[in-house]
Amino acid sequence: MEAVIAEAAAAPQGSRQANGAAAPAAAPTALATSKTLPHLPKREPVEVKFQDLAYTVSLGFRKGQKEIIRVNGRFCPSQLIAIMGPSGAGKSTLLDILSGYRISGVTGNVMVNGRPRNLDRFRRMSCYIQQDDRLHSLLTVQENMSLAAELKLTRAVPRAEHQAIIDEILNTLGLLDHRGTRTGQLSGGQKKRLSIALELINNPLLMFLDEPTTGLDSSSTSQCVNLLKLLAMQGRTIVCTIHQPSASLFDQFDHVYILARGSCLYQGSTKQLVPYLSTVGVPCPKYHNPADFVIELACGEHGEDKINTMVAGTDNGKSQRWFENQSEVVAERRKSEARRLSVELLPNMTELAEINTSMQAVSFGKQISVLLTRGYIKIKRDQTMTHMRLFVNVIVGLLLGILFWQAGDEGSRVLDNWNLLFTILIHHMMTTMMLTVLTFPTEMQILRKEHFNRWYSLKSYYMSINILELPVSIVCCTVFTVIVYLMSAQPLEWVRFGVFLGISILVVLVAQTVGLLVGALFSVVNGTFLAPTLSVPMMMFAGFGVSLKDMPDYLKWGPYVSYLRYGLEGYVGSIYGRNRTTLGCADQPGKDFSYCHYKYPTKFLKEISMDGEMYVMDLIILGVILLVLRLSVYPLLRWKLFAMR
Ligand SMILES: Nc1ncnc2c1ncn2[C@@H]1O[C@H](COP(=O)(O)OP(=O)(O)OP(=O)(O)O)[C@@H](O)[C@H]1O
Repeated sequence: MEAVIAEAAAAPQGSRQANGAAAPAAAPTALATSKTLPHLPKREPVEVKFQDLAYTVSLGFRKGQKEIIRVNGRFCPSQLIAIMGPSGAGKSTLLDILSGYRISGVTGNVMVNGRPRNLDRFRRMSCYIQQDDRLHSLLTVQENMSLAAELKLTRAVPRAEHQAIIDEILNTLGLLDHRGTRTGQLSGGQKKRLSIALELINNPLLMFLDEPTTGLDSSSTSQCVNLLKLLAMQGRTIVCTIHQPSASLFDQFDHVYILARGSCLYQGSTKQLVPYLSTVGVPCPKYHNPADFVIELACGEHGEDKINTMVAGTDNGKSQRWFENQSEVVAERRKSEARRLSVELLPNMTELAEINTSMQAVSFGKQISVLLTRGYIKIKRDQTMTHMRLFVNVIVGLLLGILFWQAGDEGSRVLDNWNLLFTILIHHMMTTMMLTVLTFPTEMQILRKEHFNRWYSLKSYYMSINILELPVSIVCCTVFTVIVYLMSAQPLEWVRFGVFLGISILVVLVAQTVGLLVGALFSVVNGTFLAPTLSVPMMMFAGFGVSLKDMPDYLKWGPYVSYLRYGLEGYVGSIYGRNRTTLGCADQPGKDFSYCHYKYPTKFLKEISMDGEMYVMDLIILGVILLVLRLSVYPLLRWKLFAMR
């Protein structure tokens, strides 16, 4: 099928007339004759009309507001529509608003098939593919597709048919030969096609694509646009933003919508652009690419007044004078498409989107099971989150074991052991927290895309990441603890070891949750600065440098809010509490007296103002902190997902 697309790309794109106007583009033969994606249910085409659609942003306190765009327009089904304009014209903003991604600050009407848009229903029939490819790089093309199919296809499509659907889509998009390739190793064009393939699984009626050709070479650009054309010819409404296309590529679009400074300069058939320019008194020079010329006009290169003339000429998008004869064209196209696919297109087909009242295609349980499978594959292959994390725990464990060799049962080395306990605490906190801060913002991007396109609910996503993190954290923590505990000769009692390990796991999980909070709210750069900085007060209040009894009165609240304090107190309790017997004191080299200050553990506990019997309470409090933090990440994530919109 790659051949088909390549063939289509090479097919005659319509000849250009002497005045630069495009002659009717010859339909790409390969596309017109190929029978593609017949498995997909045929659904009522969608027309989107928008009136007085405006988006206003606040410029900050007492700085007033700024209107970014105010436009009108109509996008018809079975058409490939290009939104064009200079940088900053408002193309992405318009796409964000029309797709329903941006909702706050938006006024005006969006009508879908003549009825006011119901955003939930609209989202069930559309998809939005943003500019950056947000894909799971560790999964192969096939795995990405299979898991997406499980999430996006309802029970009405039997599982046995999933592979046939996937094969068809991959075949159409020229990705069949790359099905075993990991996504991270695909080229830019292949990634773009995979992004489209993933959204095609549930046959959206409307597809919004933000700059799908940016970063692609001319051949990949041509393939991508041909593919979009093919999808439009199947009855979908395909709207995409594009930067200055070549003349031949421009001809591929059925309809163009030109924006400048948030207003519409032209909307109508691609072929009517040149006549329109002549009508408004800015004729396109001979042998000039109309796409280039209109962008020059939109940039104001031919005079600022021309922009106003063009906005008036199209009545800011209200005028439909330059449209193709829509009803005839669409009806004809649908008939020929029906003939081609050997199906009967009924005038009023029931839309899947209407039948399925839930936002997601599959049940909550199914979403979790698919997300767990996907997470498991990623964990198995992840070099940083799994392999390196385990390796670092082993290496640091060994280093600490060597440095604090046999310090745990030695009365003369209690202070060394105290240092070791604090170091272990910081190790658990920093490694997990920073790893999450560095990796979660990337996950957030994927979550944003998949959640908006209704792959799964936030609830199932959040539950799955909570479950997935547990085994890795527990294994890494246990390996580290066993190494350090044995090498530093801590008391060999199951209860003490159990409490020690329990405290370690809870500290790891709390630190991870703090990382999630920071990673969800801030970028990698800000998070990398904020997370360690915010951890300093936690360390300060842990009771290590300044003992709890020496804290000034006005800071006495501090240790109560520091989870590290409960961690340290729990460690000390597990090692020196539980009525630990007198410690042995070896002769100290270089000292001529045998005074051993911390021979009695109670003496040490008294000096650091910690109660050795508080470890059960510490476990409980850490558990409560973990629960509260985990529960508060969910609404924050939710807020973050919707805040940008
Ligand atoms: N929150 C905001 N505050 C102030 N200005 C904003 C805000 N959001 C968008 N803008 C402005 O709105 C204009 C349109 O932005 P948009 O990203 O839609 O442009 P674009 O046409 O897609 O540009 P490009 O092709 O470069 O991506 C820009 O001038 C941008 O600076």
